[in-house]
Amino acid sequence: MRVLEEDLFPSTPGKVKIERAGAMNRQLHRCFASTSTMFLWALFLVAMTASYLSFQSFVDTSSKYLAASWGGLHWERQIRASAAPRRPPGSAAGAGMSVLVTGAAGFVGTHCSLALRKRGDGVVGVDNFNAYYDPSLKKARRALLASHGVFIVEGDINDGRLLAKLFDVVPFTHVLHLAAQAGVRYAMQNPASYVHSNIAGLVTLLEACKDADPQPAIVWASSSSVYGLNDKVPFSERDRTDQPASLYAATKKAGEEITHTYNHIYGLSITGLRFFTVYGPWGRPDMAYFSFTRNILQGKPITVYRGKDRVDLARDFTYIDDIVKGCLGSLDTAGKSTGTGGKKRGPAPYRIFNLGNTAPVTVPNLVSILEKHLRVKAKKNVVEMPGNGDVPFTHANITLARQQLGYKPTTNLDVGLKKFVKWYQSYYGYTRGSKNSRQ
Ligand SMILES: O=C(O)[C@H]1O[C@H](OP(=O)(O)OP(=O)(O)OC[C@H]2O[C@@H](n3ccc(=O)[nH]c3=O)[C@H](O)[C@@H]2O)[C@H](O)[C@@H](O)[C@H]1O
Repeated sequence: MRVLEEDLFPSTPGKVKIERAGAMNRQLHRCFASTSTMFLWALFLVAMTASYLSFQSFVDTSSKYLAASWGGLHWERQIRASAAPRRPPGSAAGAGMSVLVTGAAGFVGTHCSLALRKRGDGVVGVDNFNAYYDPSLKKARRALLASHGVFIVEGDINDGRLLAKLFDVVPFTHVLHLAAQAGVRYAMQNPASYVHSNIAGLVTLLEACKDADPQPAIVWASSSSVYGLNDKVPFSERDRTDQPASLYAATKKAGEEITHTYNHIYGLSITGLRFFTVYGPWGRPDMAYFSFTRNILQGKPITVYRGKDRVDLARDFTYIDDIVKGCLGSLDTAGKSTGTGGKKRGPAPYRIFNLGNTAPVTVPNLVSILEKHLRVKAKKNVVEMPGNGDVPFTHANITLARQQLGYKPTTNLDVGLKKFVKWYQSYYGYTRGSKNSRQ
């Protein structure tokens, strides 16, 4: 055995002991009759391996390029076409804006993109189509926008190269930043996703905006949740916001501070909008009004949280069309950013507005309204509110938004939920009195 090992693996490197080799070595000897033939064979093998590896790397690179969801001449043409304003010449509303809408396949993003497009502004969307809730709903919203000529790039706001490319292709006048990790209670399950989107993503976006030439004006979604444990009602923009009750709220509050920094150093025009529990057609399935509707129609129980001392929770539920008017009003009144080449040339506006309905409704009342429109009784489990980041109530003071944006909500919860239920039943294929659906 020892002999065989020594024969096959000679102890002296570079020497092949042909004489003492067994049958296998004699075979090898016939093949490699001389050292020069062996050298040629080795060269041939090396060449073959090298060509194989370079072919593989070509295939890899090309497939990456083909799989990339952005880039290329055709893509740039789509971006430019979608970003081009189409207001009639001499229109009273001016030449029109080119707006980059982040989170365009989201609930508020879709409605705002559509409203901007319908009045003749150019819109390009960005959305990462993540699976926080059913991505097929996001794709359906994308299809709706595409039918109105709005193109959505599939990409993440953390992708600085993508954002730089977009600003390279289009000199956006405004950014409507709505991409975020939403949801108050989910922050306990997946805290990192809030840091990824609401902090890191925000900074990447602001970096791209500050580097853009011209710099766009930025309008972005903060949240009523920044009021946290504030108990002074109604909530005014001047009230304290340093007691967040959830990580979601904390990241939105951090966003307000971060945007202030970019306003201060780089002259970016910033408007932060504190949305109050927005609801309506094409809404978010993770929100209470939406999941209650689904469960009620499917005959499943719903969990209704109740505050301390059996006090009902309440929210200043705000209808999507009112929020859209607030967003467009903010874009229309946003002053220009003042920086160029990443340097501030003068002070730029920094604004924060509440966008609420100023008419809080309790959660049990919300359920009663849904029961009325659905014509089905809910199976309710009333439980004490778990310590999961929820706050007992919200109530917006909207004086500032009314004065500066002309914001005036007009849809109450009864009317708004009626419209939502109509959309829900049509989207999920419910016909009156039938339990069949595509859910
Ligand atoms: O204004 C905001 O900035 C936030 O609004 C929204 O948060 P919330 O106001 O918490 O809405 P939502 O989840 O619909 O719960 C509504 C009520 O139902 C209660 N609720 C909820 C779930 C449940 O199973 N049972 C229940 O009673 C619950 O306790 C609460 O009292 C957005 O989701 C959030 O992303 C952010 O935008």
